[in-house]
This record gives sequence, structure tokens and C-alpha cells, in this order.
Amino acid sequence: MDIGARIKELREKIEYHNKKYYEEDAPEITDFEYDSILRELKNLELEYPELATPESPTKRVGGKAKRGAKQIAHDVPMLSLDDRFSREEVADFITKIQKEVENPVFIVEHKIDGLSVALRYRGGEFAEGMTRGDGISYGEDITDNLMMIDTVPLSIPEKLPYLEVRGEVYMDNAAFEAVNERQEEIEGKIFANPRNCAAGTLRQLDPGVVAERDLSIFVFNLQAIQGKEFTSHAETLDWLATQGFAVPKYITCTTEEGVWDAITLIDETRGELPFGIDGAVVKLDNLADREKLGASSKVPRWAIAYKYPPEEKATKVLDIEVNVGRTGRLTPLAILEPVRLAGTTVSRASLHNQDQIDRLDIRIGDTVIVRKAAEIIPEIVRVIKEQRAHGTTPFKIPDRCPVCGAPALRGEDAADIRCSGINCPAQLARLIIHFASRGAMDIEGLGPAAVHSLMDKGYIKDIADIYYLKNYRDEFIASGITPRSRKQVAPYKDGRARKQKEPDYTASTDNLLAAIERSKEQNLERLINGFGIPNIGKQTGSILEENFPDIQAIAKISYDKYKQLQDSEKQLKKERSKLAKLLKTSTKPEDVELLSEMDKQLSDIGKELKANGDIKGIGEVSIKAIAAFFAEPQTKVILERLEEAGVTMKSRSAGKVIDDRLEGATFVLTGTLQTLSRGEATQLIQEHGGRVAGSVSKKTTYLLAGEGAGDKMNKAQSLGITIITEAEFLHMIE
Ligand SMILES: NC(=O)c1ccc[n+]([C@@H]2O[C@H](COP(=O)([O-])OP(=O)(O)OC[C@H]3O[C@@H](n4cnc5c(N)ncnc54)[C@H](O)[C@@H]3O)[C@@H](O)[C@H]2O)c1
Ligand SMILES: [Zn+2]
Repeated sequence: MDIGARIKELREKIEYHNKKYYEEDAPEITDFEYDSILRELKNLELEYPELATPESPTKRVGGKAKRGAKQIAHDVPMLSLDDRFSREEVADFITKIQKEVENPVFIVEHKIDGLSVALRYRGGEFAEGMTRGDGISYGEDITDNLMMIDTVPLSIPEKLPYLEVRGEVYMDNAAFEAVNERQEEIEGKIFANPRNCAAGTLRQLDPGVVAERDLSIFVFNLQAIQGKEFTSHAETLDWLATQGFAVPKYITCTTEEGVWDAITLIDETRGELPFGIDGAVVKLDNLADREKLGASSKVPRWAIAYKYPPEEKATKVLDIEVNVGRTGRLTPLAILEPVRLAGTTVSRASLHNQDQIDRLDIRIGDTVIVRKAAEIIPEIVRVIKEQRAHGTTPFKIPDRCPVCGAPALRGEDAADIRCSGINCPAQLARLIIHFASRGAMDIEGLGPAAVHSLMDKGYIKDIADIYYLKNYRDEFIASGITPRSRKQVAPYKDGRARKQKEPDYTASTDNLLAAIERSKEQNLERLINGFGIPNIGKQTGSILEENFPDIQAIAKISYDKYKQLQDSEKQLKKERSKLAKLLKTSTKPEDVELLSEMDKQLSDIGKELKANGDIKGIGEVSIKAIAAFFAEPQTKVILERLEEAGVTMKSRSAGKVIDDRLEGATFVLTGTLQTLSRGEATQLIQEHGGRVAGSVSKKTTYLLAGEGAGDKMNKAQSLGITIITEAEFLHMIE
């Protein structure tokens, strides 16, 4: 390829990934891969200076202020750092500085992996804060969000007229895991790493979200100050610490060797840090010398970032454990013989799912290559097959949940295997949140925060407990169900805490209890969806409700019976067709009788099959899941308690008749209706004396057609059947 074209290609690639990373907080490649592309471009531009341009991403800071966000102008640029990847490259920087500066002192610090921000203080009070944006002209105003971070002091002891500091907002590992666990429970976006999570949190517009997620800040540079003077960087860090800022630990060095030792020390100990770093920063200490050296349009000349390389090592798979996550997903985890990798001791690696295990063919006892880069979780890259011992077997994820023993079910086409236990301790919080959610029992006021609080205090230990909460009304009125934490109330701009009134929890308690009572009347479609059976959502719930009188009947579905019946039906159909052929030539009365006997049997089998879930719209995987779920002892206990509490177990189809306006009319439903679900439409038809059939025939009176109606519509048209819309239908029963 010609060099110009390659350069163009690299620039486009970098711009693309910059956008993903800085603007969307959703990178598609690892930092290591990104850095390699950037480096190739940098080297080409050095080699062919005639092809370098000032617009190149090697010359500009990668970000941009979000469109629509309020912007704040930079008065001190927020630059990036020049990357180094080897000892030689670091030594080269040191030598260059030593040539220009007399007896330079260097500071080596952690390079914290987060989001760069600047904070401004006026008269000692926090005034405003912003992101880096393009680093030169504008950043995004994120003042309100920054105020929610505990480690951002809202007021500092020395009331100087003006102070601007720069720091890195990050999320420690524990906080990151907590956020993703929460996200899993509410089936929200899962963040790839703490850096993206921190950046995404800080750049969204709701300070409440920032308060919920535990962000922290390290302040690593004094940008501007009035009323005080410093001569060295170390002095500024020490002073900033006295003002209540968290500053990074720093190591002071005077030689190339010293700097390299510091970099190595940070590498070796970074696994013990509670947060992630993506390198070490080497800075010149003396502030006047920094001034003298200056900066390019992208990076200062007085500092560099050393990036630790990803590492790969061989180790042994001692065991494969299966964990159950908060969504009930069974995840296989390789237990490894511990190896040191990228500063941490690695002793486990996620295998994600069965497909991954099959693809890599990982077995217990195998020797594998493990890889870890600065920002990523360790992963197994491949198996060294030559070193495989005799007699090992492929690993299969078990078909029972290792936590609660309920059947673990695989989705129709999903790679995930999920536990179906309604009372599974591993996923209980999510199950309860899902049960109460809008698409299921729709209990207003019983969101994730309330569920967690009620679970923590022991009021809810399973789904059925929801309906017994009314026994604790007095306790809830006294202490609140979800007492608001202090953090959720934003302070005033000047940092003063808002006064909170003594709360009265009577109304909120009664509202919640009333919502719970109302939910007892929800239809089966919602109840079934609420159970959170793998693969069984509202749609299947609706079909089940249409075809069964109550939950008890659904609970009798047996997958084995279904398979058995299918076999007998097949067999009988074969015999029948043989006999039918025979009857073309013979007219023995006993054969005729036998044939009608067979027809009767077939119709009986058909009915029994239907009772075991053989219904259009319900596949074999679903039948298996439903049967497994209801056969579980834990399900039976919960169902009994729900029924005792008065939760509706009857289908709307088995419900009351209001009038007989639709008597004698047979409806067929097709497509998606505007406001009614199929279950609801069926109920209305039946309540008014009509019938609902599954397919269009001459006997059909009306085809009730919604959006996306297909075959049934064509058939109805060809048979001349009246086609009505939802509005027309509603009008009929008005
Ligand atoms: N994966 C991707 O798609 C993708 C895309 C773009 C950028 N990136 C990554 O982002 C980084 C490049 O971003 P960059 O321009 O912000 O440069 P950088 O992260 O390499 O270095 C500059 C940043 O380091 C931060 N920093 C942390 N601790 C510091 C300390 N103690 N002293 C000084 N600065 C400190 C500063 O906030 C500063 O903005 C690279 O790591 C790159 O791999 C990745
Ligand atoms: Zn389980």
C-alpha cells in the first residue's frame, strides 16, 4: 500500500476509535491495540514529515465536548501525555531533559485510569468543574456531577482568590463491580471497565446517578493559583493534600535508573491497588524548568506516560467452577495455578459460556495461555494441546444450578444457561425486582432500591413475602421502607447541606401496601412473566393464559408426558394410515370400527398433548422450561403461599361473563393490536359470550386484525370474512 493511503487509513481508524472512546464511552478495541495504531501513525509521520499535518490525531487531544452540553472555556490547556512503551524510550526522554535542564529531579506517579477533569475554586469554594473536551478551547460543564463526589472538597481551608487543579475521576474496582451488579439486576447497560463506567457516569446529566455510584478523584496537578507560589511539583502535591485533596503517591528520582526502578515498583505492586492504573507518569519536578520546556499542541515536553505491556503466560487449569450471577446466568470460571501477570496474581479467568469452552476446548488439567493487559480482566487465549494429559474429557456446564439445585436451562438460541429457581439465593434480588416491575406485577414503589432495602432488613426473603409485608405496616411507618440517604439530597451550589425535614412515612407506606394489594388482581400473563422463567416472558404467558383455566393446570404440564404422547401420536397415525389404505379394498366391519376407535384415540391424545403444552406459539424448549419450573419443590412452596395470600391464579379465559352480545360469534386474532394484548382481547370476547379460535376457517365470524397481520388476513379475505380493527371491536362491546 502506498504510504499516503496507509496514513489516511490510520487517521480514520483513530478518529473512529476516539469517537467511541471519548464521546460514547464505549471502546471497541483495547487500549493496547489503540496505542499500537497510534504509534504506527506517529512513526510514519516522523519518517515522512512531508505527510504530517496539524490536524492529525497525533497532534491533537482526542476528545470533544458533547454536543448540547454546556461548555466552559479552558484558560490552562488540558493536554495529553506522550506515550512510551520501553525502557529505551523512557531513557531517551530522561537524557533529553538532562541535556536541557541542570540536575533535573523527576517524579514518578501512578497513571490513574479514569477521566480527566479540572476543578476551579474561588475564595476557597468549589466554583466549577469540567471535562477535558478538546483540551485547548472548551470542556463540558460537569459542576453539578462533580459536587456529588465525596472526595471533591466543596470548600478548602485556605481561602485563596483563585485555584485551578487538574485530576482524574475514577471508580475503584469494588464500586465498579457494584454498579455492574446493579445494572445486571435492572437489565441495564453493562460497562466494559471502570474507566468507561466513570466517564459514562460523569458525563450523563443526572447528579443523582453520580451520587448512587461511588466515584473518586485524585488531583495530580496544580493548573493555576493566585495568592501563593510554589517552585516544585512535589511541593504543590503536598500542599494540595493539606487542603483536603486526594493526591497520588509519588516517588522522587534523579537518575534514569531511579526512574526505571520506580516504574518497575509501580508495576509490581499495582495489583494490590483498589483501583486500576494504565501506566506510570514521569514528570519533571521543577516548575520553572517545565515552563521553559513548554508543550506541543497535544502534549507537554516535560512529562511522559509509560504504558505497561499486556502479558501472556502459561499456567494450568486446576478446576472449572460454575458460578451463578445475579441474572441467574451460570458462568464457568477457570481456577488457575496462580501466575504473576501485569502486576497482579491471576488465579482465575472467566470462560464466559459453554460456547467459549467448546471453541477453545478447555478441559480441567489443561495447560493454557493466559493474557492480561492493564485494563482488562484476565482471559484464556488458547490451550496448549501438546501438553494435554491422557484421559481428560470435555467440560460441560451442569444442568442443575450449583446454588439452589433447580434445573439450569439453555435458551433457544442463546449461549447462556440460566437457573430457573424462583427462590435461588444467587439471583433473588433480581427475581423480586423483576416480579414487581412494570411488565410483570407492576407494583409501584417496589423498585430496586426498595427491594434491596426490604431484603437487607429481612422483610423479603422470597417473592411471596411481598404479599405479607402488610403485617409490618407500623414498622415501615416508623422507619421508612427506603429511608433517603443523605447523599441523595444535593447540597446547594455553595456547598451548604440542604436541611431535611423529619420525614413522615405513613403515606409512602400505605401507597406501597395498596399497590401490592392491587397487584393481586393482575392477570396470569403478568404473573407468569413475573416468575422470570428462562425464555418465558409475557408472550408465552399470554398464550398460556388463553389456553389454560388456571396456574394449577399449567403446573401439570409434563415434558416427559409431552414427548411420550408425541411418540404415541406418531405411531397411531402410521397405523391409522395403513388401516385406511386397507379399507379401500376391504369393508370388514371390525376394521371400520377400529378406524373410528383410532380416531377417537387420536383426538384424546390431541387433547392431552394440548394439556401438556402442545400449543401453537409454544416451542419444545419452552415446554421443557415450564415443566421444569413448576416441578421444582421451591416453586410449589411459593405458589401455595401466593395463592394463600390471594394472588389471582385463574385465567381471564375462565372468567366471568358480562353479557352475551357476542354470543355465537367466533373471533380470530392476528397481528399486534394497538392497546390490547392478545390475552386482554380474548378476555373481552369471552366476557361478552364470544369464542376465540386459533385459525381462520369458514366458521370464523370476525378477524380482529392489528398491525403486521399476514397469512390469516389473506385467508380471511379469500373466504370473505369480516375483518375488524381494534377500534371497531371496542365499539362492538361498548
Ligand atoms: N480503546 C480505545 O478505543 C481508545 C481510544 C482512544 C483512546 N484510548 C486510550 O486513551 C488513552 C489516550 O488518552 P489520552 O489522550 O487521555 O492520554 P493518556 O491517557 O495516555 O494520558 C493523559 C491522561 O492521563 C491522565 N492521568 C492519570 N493519572 C495522571 C497523573 N498522575 N499525572 C498526569 N496525568 C494523569 C490525565 O488525565 C491525562 O488526561 C490511551 O491509554 C489510549 O489507549 C483508547
Ligand atoms: Zn439457582
